[in-house]
Amino acid sequence: MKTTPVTEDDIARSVWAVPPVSLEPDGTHLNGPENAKLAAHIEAGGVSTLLYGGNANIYAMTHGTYSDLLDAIPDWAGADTWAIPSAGPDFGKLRDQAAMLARTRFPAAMLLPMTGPSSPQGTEAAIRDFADRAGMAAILYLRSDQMLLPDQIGALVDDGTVVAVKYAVETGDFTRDPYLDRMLSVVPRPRVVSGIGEIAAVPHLRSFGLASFTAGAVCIAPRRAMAVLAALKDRAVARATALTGPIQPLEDLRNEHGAIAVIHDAVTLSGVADMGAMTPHLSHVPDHVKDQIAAAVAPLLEQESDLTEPA
Ligand SMILES: N[C@@H](CC=O)C(=O)O
Repeated sequence: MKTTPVTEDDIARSVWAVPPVSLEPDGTHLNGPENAKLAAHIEAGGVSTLLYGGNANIYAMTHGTYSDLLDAIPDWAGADTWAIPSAGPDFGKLRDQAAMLARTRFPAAMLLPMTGPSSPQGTEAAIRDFADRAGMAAILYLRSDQMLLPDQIGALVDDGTVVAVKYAVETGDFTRDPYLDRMLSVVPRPRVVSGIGEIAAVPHLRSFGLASFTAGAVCIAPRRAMAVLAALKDRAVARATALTGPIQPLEDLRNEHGAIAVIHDAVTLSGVADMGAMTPHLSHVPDHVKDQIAAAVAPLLEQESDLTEPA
């Protein structure tokens, strides 16, 4: 697992896979072999960045599960993989988790987006406090244009507190985004990745020149996601768009029934690895939706062997 400081090349070299985490039926113990199996499947498709964040439902982890997760990720990730744990979202969790992260060798951790009461000034204070105590760079997960002012983000990046931004603000039109325009006037583009999956990545990377993208479907179809990234880097937008077509049925189900719950069950139903229990406040999708998910993921997995082998 990579332990050196994060560079712009690290940010751009791969799609950032956002895997679910496999839990035993009690919902608190990690299933090591199944998590390792999922990481190996993603890496075999050429992906070298694993972000344990929203889809891992870190929001719901007990202190003990979180501590076990930090110990286990280096065993699951390959030697060259950049693995990123997340923390938060609220200040109390950030304080507790920063102390645990300070004892690890991860070069950076992502802060989960705060949805409770907050102000931009308070959010900046929480980010700075976290990075100081954890002794590592922070990655921002921006889901709202109210979280921080662009100049605050610019200052956090300038002084090295923030090393990258996962940009997931939904404007209704991924090609027009005045807030992103303002942010990119003070934050270097190579530090910003699109944070909404393969389909949004096409307009985001084409229109704003972002460095890479995060995704959930990549956990099932890593070669496809890497081919989307390669096409976008070649400015082959039609090729990138065509490659995302087969992902649409799964993403439609995620939009309808919950992005985290559906990707968790989709990985299990694909046969790639058994993700096990889903922790409250989330729940497994109903059986009739499972049939639809299975139908959406089967072709994605089958078509992986038709796509170029990773170099
Ligand atoms: N939300 C996206 C990217 C992850 O953060 C996904 O799951 O596809």
